[in-house]
Amino acid sequence: MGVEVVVDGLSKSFGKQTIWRDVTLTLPPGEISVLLGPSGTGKSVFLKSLVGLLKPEHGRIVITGTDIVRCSEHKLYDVRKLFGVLFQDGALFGSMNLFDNIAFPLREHTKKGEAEIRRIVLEKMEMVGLIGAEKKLPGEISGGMRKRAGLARALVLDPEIILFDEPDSGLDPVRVAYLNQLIVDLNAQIDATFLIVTHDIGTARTVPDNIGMLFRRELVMFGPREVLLTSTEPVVEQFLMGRREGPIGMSEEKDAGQAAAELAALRAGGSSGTLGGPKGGGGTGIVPQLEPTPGLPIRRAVERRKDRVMQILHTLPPTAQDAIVNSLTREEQQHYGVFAGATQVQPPVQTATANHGPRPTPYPRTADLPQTEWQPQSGALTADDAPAAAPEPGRKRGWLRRGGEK
Ligand SMILES: Nc1ncnc2c1ncn2[C@@H]1O[C@H](COP(=O)(O)OP(=O)(O)OP(=O)(O)O)[C@@H](O)[C@H]1O
Repeated sequence: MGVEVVVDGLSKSFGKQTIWRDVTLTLPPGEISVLLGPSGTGKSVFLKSLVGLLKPEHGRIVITGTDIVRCSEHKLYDVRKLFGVLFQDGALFGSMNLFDNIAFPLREHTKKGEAEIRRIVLEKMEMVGLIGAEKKLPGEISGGMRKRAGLARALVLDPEIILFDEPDSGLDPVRVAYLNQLIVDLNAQIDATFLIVTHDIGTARTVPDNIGMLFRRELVMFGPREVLLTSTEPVVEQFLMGRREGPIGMSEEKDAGQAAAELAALRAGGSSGTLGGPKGGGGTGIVPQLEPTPGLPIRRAVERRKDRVMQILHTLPPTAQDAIVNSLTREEQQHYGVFAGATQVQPPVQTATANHGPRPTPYPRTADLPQTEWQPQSGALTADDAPAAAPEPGRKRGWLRRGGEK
């Protein structure tokens, strides 16, 4: 099983430019999470911080008990070995054939012999559908193949955490669909923790277990996919629908008064703002999550997630609660003591019994930090949509209100 990544109160600036502040989230082990956000909101900076390439000024990133923001270089080197990273362009060496590119981390970081290296490289090339292309140079293959080669290279050291930086960039919609299926299939096979940064709404709606969003230098929300996909936050709806009307402007933010006027017009039905549509097809609401290709193992994360999410269900917004409960089978609803149509679920009763046998324990935590699966971060949602759990005292509430007067 992949490892948990705990991010706690993380802030990053370059000189006077704050990229994001007070980011808190937990990537649950083995689950797939997606990070969304308009261009320039610091998603790549976040990925680079997770692997220790950039140093945030405040906060912690705890991985297998080590805070990589403060640890020694030696310790950081050890933790980095847990990561595989798929960079946007695959980051392949142009003068090396695919075999040597994929073998590179093994030759660089291990003492394995060539026979073992060959076995591992061919195994990973098979996993990503590249068998037969060993001798090709990166310049001789398509963008999709380069991505898959980059993915094979990210896999050779058997990572526990894989970061994907815009895996869909530069690919046509069909190749994106294939790549999404490959990501889900890989997750089923290796059960590692995945974090995907993407602008592709189709990917965000169908691939992850959890979704987060960065906007206005803060993490707007992070939690089970149902929270963001049913959210009525203007910025979330605008992003998912790919429309011009809303808080997101051409450069990241828009004048608040203008955004409010646009939204009012949109609600009155006077706009054609979705013309053109978002990448990957837009839309809010829940659509079925991709499943592994038949014949592959089931995703073990799915069952673990179910238990985890049911334990925090009562803290989620009612629409997300409904969506989650509706996604359960009748037997599962009985097991968890919930029924479809019920919102405002009460905290789970520990004595619940079921045909499933004993309730599995929640996933093990490596850091003694509060559970942060879903948070509105520093901002409350719209007044009517506020979750049952109040933000911590002293935390700023109000990315919506700061200059927004919503
Ligand atoms: N090393 C750096 N030094 C100074 N500023 C940087 C550095 N790296 C990134 N930035 C700035 O941080 C901000 C966020 O950049 P980043 O690439 O993380 O955004 P992003 O959300 O990934 O954008 P996109 O979706 O367009 O890829 C940008 O203003 C960028 O100029």
